[in-house]
Amino acid sequence: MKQPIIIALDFDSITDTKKFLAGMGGQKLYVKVGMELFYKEGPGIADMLKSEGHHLFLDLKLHDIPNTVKKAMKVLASLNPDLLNVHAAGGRAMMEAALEGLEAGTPAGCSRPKLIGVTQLTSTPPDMLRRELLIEKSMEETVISYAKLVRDAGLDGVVCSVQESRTVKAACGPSFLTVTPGIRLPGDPAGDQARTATPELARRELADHVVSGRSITGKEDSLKAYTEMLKEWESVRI
Ligand SMILES: O=c1ccn([C@@H]2O[C@H](COP(=O)(O)O)[C@@H](O)[C@H]2O)c(=O)[nH]1
Repeated sequence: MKQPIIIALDFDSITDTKKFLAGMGGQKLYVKVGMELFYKEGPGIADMLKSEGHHLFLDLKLHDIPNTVKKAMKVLASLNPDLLNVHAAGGRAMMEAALEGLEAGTPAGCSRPKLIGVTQLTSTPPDMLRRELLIEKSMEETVISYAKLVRDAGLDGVVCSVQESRTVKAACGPSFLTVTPGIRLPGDPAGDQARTATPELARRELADHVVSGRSITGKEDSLKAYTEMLKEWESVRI
């Protein structure tokens, strides 16, 4: 069964990660390893999670010259993740190179991991585009423009906020993935996120996956928070 909720394992050690997983009732989860945990623990963390049967999103957001990204992707592919990403701002040549590296590094007999492009971080408020990044277009236009570039480079989808998910689907097609971070249960603090949404809204806006960290991992009872998120998601029929 498709697992819609990706849990961000933003811990700084394998010990804390194991403690968290032990409290999740032995379920096979869809988890995300980002820079904090990967830089601390290295590739071994991927091996551990995959060997325990979890789905793995390696959220390392590569952004460099095409040759470097291609070679890095080839290495990451050998870790057998299910999903990886790059920054779409790296451009089409970089994204095509990433895909080539991923294809070259995928072990024989395994299917290529999905590759998605980050459009605009969910921590970016709309007014920051013009104020800091000198982008004159609206957030929606900017995200759609990046999404089309990602699609044209041959990638499988994007990271965007729930607010842009439906428009991305309309522009790039229903099978083009939208993976949406910034997910909060009602009443939870946004923290540094600017474009947030509940799992229910994400489902209504046609997101394929939601990514949530603190709204689950920051709770006393993480299993309860995760179950609430799933319930919210499943309450929407589309
Ligand atoms: O645009 C993006 C891309 C990635 N993220 C990552 O998702 C989680 C969100 O954590 P929360 O605790 O739920 O805010 C985190 O690992 C980010 O690196 C994102 O938030 N926005």
